[in-house]
Amino acid sequence: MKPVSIGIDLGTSGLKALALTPEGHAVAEAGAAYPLLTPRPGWTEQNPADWLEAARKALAELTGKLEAGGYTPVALGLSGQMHGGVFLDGGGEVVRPAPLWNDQRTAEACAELEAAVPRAELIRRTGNPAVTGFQLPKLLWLRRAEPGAFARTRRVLLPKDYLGFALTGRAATEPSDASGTGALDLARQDWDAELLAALGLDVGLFPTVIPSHGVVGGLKAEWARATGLPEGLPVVAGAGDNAGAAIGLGLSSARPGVGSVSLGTSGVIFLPLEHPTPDPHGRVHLFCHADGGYHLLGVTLAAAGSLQWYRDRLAPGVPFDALMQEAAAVPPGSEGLLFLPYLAGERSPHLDPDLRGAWLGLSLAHARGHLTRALLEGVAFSLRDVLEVMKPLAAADRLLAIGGGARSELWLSVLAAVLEAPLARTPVEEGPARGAALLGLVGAGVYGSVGEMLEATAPASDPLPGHPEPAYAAAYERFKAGFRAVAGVARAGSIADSR
Ligand SMILES: Nc1ncnc2c1ncn2[C@@H]1O[C@H](COP(=O)(O)OP(=O)(O)O)[C@@H](O)[C@H]1O
Ligand SMILES: O=C(CO)[C@@H](O)[C@H](O)COP(=O)(O)O
Repeated sequence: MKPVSIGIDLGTSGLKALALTPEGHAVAEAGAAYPLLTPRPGWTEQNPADWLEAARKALAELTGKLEAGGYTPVALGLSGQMHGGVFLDGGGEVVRPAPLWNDQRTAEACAELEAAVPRAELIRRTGNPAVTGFQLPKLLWLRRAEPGAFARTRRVLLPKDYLGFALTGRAATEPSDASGTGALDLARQDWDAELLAALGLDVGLFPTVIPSHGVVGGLKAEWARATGLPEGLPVVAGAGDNAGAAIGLGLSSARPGVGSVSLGTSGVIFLPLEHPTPDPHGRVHLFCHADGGYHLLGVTLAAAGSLQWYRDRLAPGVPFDALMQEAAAVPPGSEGLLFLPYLAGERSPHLDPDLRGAWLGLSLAHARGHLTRALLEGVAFSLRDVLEVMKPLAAADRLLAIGGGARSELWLSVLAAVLEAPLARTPVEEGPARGAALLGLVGAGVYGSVGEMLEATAPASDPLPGHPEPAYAAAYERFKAGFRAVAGVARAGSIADSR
């Protein structure tokens, strides 16, 4: 028998299923997409039934490939988009579409939350202030805005945990995703019943918290029939997508200092921590890692997303590599041109949905290469803002560079010089599904602990040469001044009103 573990990433645009050998080599993958619903400005939702249908399709396709290759699944691990709210009635039926991590409807609910529990206390208990995307404010919103739906709600689950419930009939979560609800006592890694009581919420609404490598239950017969997977296959709790990706990269809270920086649609810095150390101002997130420890997470919302927008709207059809070549011909600092990447407002460190993007300092001397280079630099400066807040809280001795933007040598060299941190490249590209499958291997007993599994499967990484660039020091100061100017206009209402 050739054993494999299946990992699922229930993402925002689609679901991916991946099979890994015990050594961590990917042997097959399959996926299926689903729509994003935007019923009102600022609202983002999905129908949980669409996730189940995508899981059925992807798992059936994957099983076919595994059978053809002579592989036998020994576990299925879960991972996915964090923070969403799936509201279930007493019969386990979905009460309404699930608001997602990037939904902004909960500003009033966040104010209600911080009125009941002061921000500093909230950060001390849960690691974070009230954040609009988190699950707890969604529940408060439901109680106020849709009291009928709230009255029918007996349980609230995170997206990947809802899939686990559907697959096994058992409701459970694990610390890495549960800490993104805003309701978890971080030190105890269990629900904060006192906090919930202060909000008038019953802790029984939330599922049991088990370790990330813990088994939720066995695959139900109906799913075995629909996918070809064995009935009773252990379904392992897994991790939120960021912790899942970090497990896939071998990032361990027992080895703080090695983190990651991602140039994906959003830009993310992940730093593992042994002990929970929150930013006292809540500007970056503190969550549980999937190995029993903790991690900091800073998110700049439009990183490679800014480049994608720019290419699609202003340079349609031009390959990314061609844009990078033009940008490489422009000197560092883009001859005075500055880009602020707040196209979608900003999460870390500003927590301001009303911020907007800008090129500042345009002159007749600037051409497309300047616009592109300034964009790459602006995203790097925004990640530097995030790292500055994280540095006093966690070591950042080496950052593994991942995400689509890391395909560009130019962007990597800009990032290394701006962050003034050693970057390294890794061949691993599978993301959260890899971490989910690896946690599955621990749940199935192939490895004795998450630590042992990380030792055995951590990918190799190559240090990238870092070239200090003096021009960026002055440009970073101008970037910060540019932020203050744009924030001033946003506060005056003229930007926010244009939504
Ligand atoms: N050759 C390239 N050079 C620079 N950026 C690139 C290149 N190829 C892709 N990208 C960027 O990577 C983005 C996709 O990154 P990815 O990590 O796949 O995103 P996601 O967050 O959707 O997983 C694209 O939108 C684009 O901005
Ligand atoms: O909000 C966060 C983390 O805090 C995001 O990382 C979501 O979890 C993103 O999901 P995908 O876009 O990767 O599906």
